[in-house]
Amino acid sequence: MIKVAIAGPRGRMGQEAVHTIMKHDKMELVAVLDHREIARNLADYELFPTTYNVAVFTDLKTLFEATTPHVIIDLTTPETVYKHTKLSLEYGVRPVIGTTGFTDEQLLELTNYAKEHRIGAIIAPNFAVGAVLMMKFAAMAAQYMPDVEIIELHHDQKLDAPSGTALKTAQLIQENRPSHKQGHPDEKETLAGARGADFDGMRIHSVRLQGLVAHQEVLFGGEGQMLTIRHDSYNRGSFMSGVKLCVEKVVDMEELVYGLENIL
Ligand SMILES: NC(=O)C1=CN([C@@H]2O[C@H](COP(=O)(O)OP(=O)(O)OC[C@H]3O[C@@H](n4cnc5c(N)ncnc54)[C@H](OP(=O)(O)O)[C@@H]3O)[C@@H](O)[C@H]2O)C=CC1
Ligand SMILES: O=C(O)C1=N[C@H](C(=O)O)C[C@H](O)C1
Repeated sequence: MIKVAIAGPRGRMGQEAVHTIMKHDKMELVAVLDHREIARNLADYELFPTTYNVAVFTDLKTLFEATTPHVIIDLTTPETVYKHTKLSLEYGVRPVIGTTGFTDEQLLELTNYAKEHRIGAIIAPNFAVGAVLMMKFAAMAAQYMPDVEIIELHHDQKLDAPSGTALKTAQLIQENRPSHKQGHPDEKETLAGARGADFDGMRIHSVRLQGLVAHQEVLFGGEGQMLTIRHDSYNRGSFMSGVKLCVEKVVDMEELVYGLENIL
């Protein structure tokens, strides 16, 4: 049995993850971390069945000391995720991180810490297998069609922009094409932001609308042609096979990996 804890159990992803781990026959949900004092047991939350006998903590150190999980899944906010990840590594609890919004410096520091202490960790900006394929295909296509724009589309409650997936896509593309600025050399925005964010010359556009879940298009322009690579997550069930895979793999790992593509 892999002993699992989840941070952010009331969130859109957190709820889905709670059900996923509760149903798994080789994983045990030993605790959850909530930052609000709602109840001491998940069974007393209106959101969950009364059969979910799982301890709730509001402090991560206390959670680790009382329940000694092997793995913690973090599905919280960009503001708190770095602190949670660092503390998990310090306690020898392997983090599986779905929360987006790390800075490059934070990623580097966590990677070095995990390597030095030989502890596994996974930071996966997107747990959906289709999204990982979309990123890999986009990186391949950029070798042949280097002019790229990314359009990511999400629900309107998302806190970070651009999405972690869009950033990861841009990073993978960056490795596969010469750095260059796109568009007309003299182009000017007459309305700030019209051309989107600039990542190494690639433009990233973020759409936020009710009704959306998580979607991304990568557009490649060439003479007289355009290639579009698109992925859609229609519900949060799309992320759960990736979550389970990460929990299974991370227990045997001794370093941090950034991106699900590294363990598929
Ligand atoms: N890697 C992937 O495949 C995916 C990643 N994500 C990412 O996961 C994160 C969560 O997304 P989503 O579920 O939609 O967001 P939600 O806002 O629905 O959920 C976040 C939850 O975390 C809770 N929370 C905030 N701070 C803390 C804390 N310190 N301790 C414990 N809980 C806390 C919030 O509580 P409260 O309700 O009180 O604010 C909320 O319930 C985002 O960063 C998102 O980008 C999302 C989908 C897929
Ligand atoms: O906030 C979300 O919803 C999602 N966040 C991740 C991201 O920022 O890429 C993954 C997915 O796109 C859903």
